[in-house]
Amino acid sequence: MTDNTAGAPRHYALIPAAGVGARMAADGPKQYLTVGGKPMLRHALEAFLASDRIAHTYIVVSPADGQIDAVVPPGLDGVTVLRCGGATRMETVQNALHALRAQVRDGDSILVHDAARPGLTPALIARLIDGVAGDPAGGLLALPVVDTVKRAAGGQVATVPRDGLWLAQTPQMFPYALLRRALDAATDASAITDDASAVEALGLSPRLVPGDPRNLKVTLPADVRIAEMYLAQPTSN
Ligand SMILES: Nc1ccn([C@@H]2O[C@H](COP(=O)(O)OP(=O)(O)OP(=O)(O)O)[C@@H](O)[C@H]2O)c(=O)n1
Ligand SMILES: C[C@](O)(CO)[C@H](O)COP(=O)(O)O
Repeated sequence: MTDNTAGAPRHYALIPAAGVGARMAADGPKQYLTVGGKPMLRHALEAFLASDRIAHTYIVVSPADGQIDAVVPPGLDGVTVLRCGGATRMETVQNALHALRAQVRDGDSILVHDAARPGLTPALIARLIDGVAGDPAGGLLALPVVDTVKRAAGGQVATVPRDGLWLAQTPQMFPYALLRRALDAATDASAITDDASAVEALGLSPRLVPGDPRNLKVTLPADVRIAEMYLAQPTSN
């Protein structure tokens, strides 16, 4: 069990991978879809395993998951599979945080990253950690909106001012105790589509750290080719 007393805060990765991939409409959960020559989940896992900033990685799957052992062989060093995925992304993360209460210290950082974002690199992980720079409100990778934004409602279309608008990516990084408190305080799981929104509901403003288009979320079938284009490109590390 981790020493809960001395030492600098550690950084732990938490990969929620308990979704069903309904919008992908594939034969199975999209985290196991072959993207760039390997199951999509492997890309994010390998980025965390290659990062010297990450103490350990936890992957959270559905209790009924029958595919994870083929992607993450039992005993693989640096990673632990938790079988406590929930009905929503928020519940998956919340269940995992509760499961880790004996392994993680309150001040340790949790980096929550979608299994559906295969373009993550160790450099992006370092950029987030350095960009948050210990801010107690945490932070996340995000991209500023560069297109004009429209809202369509009731047959009407209107332009939404884009100044100050960002598109949230992951990882999203918070002190363990803060994130657990924020998710436990959430009253409507469906409204919490990212971890930062729960922290914002406490009145805090997580830092926005510039991300990268290669870190897109693979949601729809057309996203696979885009992700593979980025994965084929060399990265700084
Ligand atoms: N109950 C859930 C729902 C989602 N996720 C994870 O959260 C990430 C982002 O969610 P999303 O892209 O929406 O994945 P799915 O929920 O699988 O996709 P869909 O909404 O199309 O079903 C994914 O890695 C997914 O596996 C999860 O761990 N538990
Ligand atoms: C967490 C996230 O990737 C930030 O943009 C996004 O909110 C996940 O949404 P999803 O509907 O669960 O894919």
